[in-house]
Amino acid sequence: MKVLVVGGAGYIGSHTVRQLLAAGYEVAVLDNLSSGHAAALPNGVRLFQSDLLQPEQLTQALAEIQADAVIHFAARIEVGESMCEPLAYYRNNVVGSLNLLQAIQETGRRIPLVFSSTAAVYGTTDAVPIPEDAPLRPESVYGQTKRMTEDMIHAAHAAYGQPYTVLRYFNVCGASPEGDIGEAHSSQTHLIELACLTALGKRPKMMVFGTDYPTPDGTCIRDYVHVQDLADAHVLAVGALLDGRHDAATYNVGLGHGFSVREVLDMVDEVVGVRLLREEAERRPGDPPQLVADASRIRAELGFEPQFPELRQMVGMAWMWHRTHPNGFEF
Ligand SMILES: NC(=O)c1ccc[n+]([C@@H]2O[C@H](COP(=O)([O-])OP(=O)(O)OC[C@H]3O[C@@H](n4cnc5c(N)ncnc54)[C@H](O)[C@@H]3O)[C@@H](O)[C@H]2O)c1
Ligand SMILES: O=c1ccn([C@@H]2O[C@H](COP(=O)(O)OP(=O)(O)O[C@H]3O[C@H](CO)[C@@H](O)[C@H](O)[C@H]3O)[C@@H](O)[C@H]2O)c(=O)[nH]1
Repeated sequence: MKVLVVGGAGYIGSHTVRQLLAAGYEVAVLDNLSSGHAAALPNGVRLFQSDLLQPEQLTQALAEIQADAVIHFAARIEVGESMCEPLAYYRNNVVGSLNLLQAIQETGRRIPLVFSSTAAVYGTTDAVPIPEDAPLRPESVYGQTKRMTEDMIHAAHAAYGQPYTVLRYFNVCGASPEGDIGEAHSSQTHLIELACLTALGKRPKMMVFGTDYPTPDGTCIRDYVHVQDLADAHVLAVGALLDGRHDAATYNVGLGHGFSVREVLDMVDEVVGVRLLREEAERRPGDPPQLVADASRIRAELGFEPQFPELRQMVGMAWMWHRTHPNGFEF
């Protein structure tokens, strides 16, 4: 079985490519390398250096590969940046996804699609943990682009029977247990990645964005999931679609418990053995106080069982990757 991984040279995509190969799939990647890295891909994986905003490139790749399934990771991904550059986010994430759905439809085949959505679609909710049927009230442009893409996928399913699984990830972190691939985002904004870079002396201090949230220690709470566990969730999702176990499903991917910004920074201090300098700052626009998954559905229906559930493991592997690759994929 062949899987086309769109955005497969990125952080989560490259871990998923590996897990798909390990599970016996043939894999090709389509990526414009705007934030991904060819070096993150295993030798022998075919890379179409193409752009979702160039529909003819999608059509060509789908025709050449004759994929049995598509996984769609490609997006701009930063909550804060999306509030400053909204149109770039709508163009890349919404128009890009529309082009992909259209190209799949034009093949005339019902190619199953797994889509990377996000906890950011929920916004502030009363429910903690958050079930999949909670109302979707994204508070950032980034979250809106993901909700709009989910809407397009539902409509394509209703109209043409497009099979899909939407995975709403909570906060992804960690690196491969082998320590050879990991997070290398050029516009670094993620908490654990930034803390590791601060520990390496590449940044002077950690900012704590918002200390007056309605949470026990006043900082935001997030549900962290290890990137390799998330990659395994994609392998399960593709398998369920190809087996015909379902043709329309939406799952949260998280662990079901959250850590505050302060708790995460305390764990980083412990793992790296240094107390990082911290500065309290204003809230970051678009950040909901608390995002914690009700992750029971994916466990029950797909048999998802995280292998790295401890925050210490996630931070430890992230630190190993950054310590050994201080310049990411640029050696
Ligand atoms: N990292 C997280 O914590 C997190 C959490 C929830 C959801 N997600 C979602 O998961 C997906 C992957 O995230 P990631 O952290 O691996 O990000 P990433 O930036 O590392 O990967 C995205 C990949 O998509 C490619 N890409 C972007 N726009 C493209 C386009 N127009 N055409 C072709 N390729 C394009 C990039 O080059 C990159 O390789 C995204 O859709 C993101 O919204 C990420
Ligand atoms: O230097 C920093 C960086 C982050 N934070 C805070 O740490 C928390 C987590 O932030 P971050 O690591 O940037 O992740 P999120 O903004 O929660 O967003 C991530 O997680 C979402 C799902 O919850 C995904 O949709 C997004 O793509 C992904 O960027 C937030 O409260 C931030 O305000 C700080 O206090 N200081």
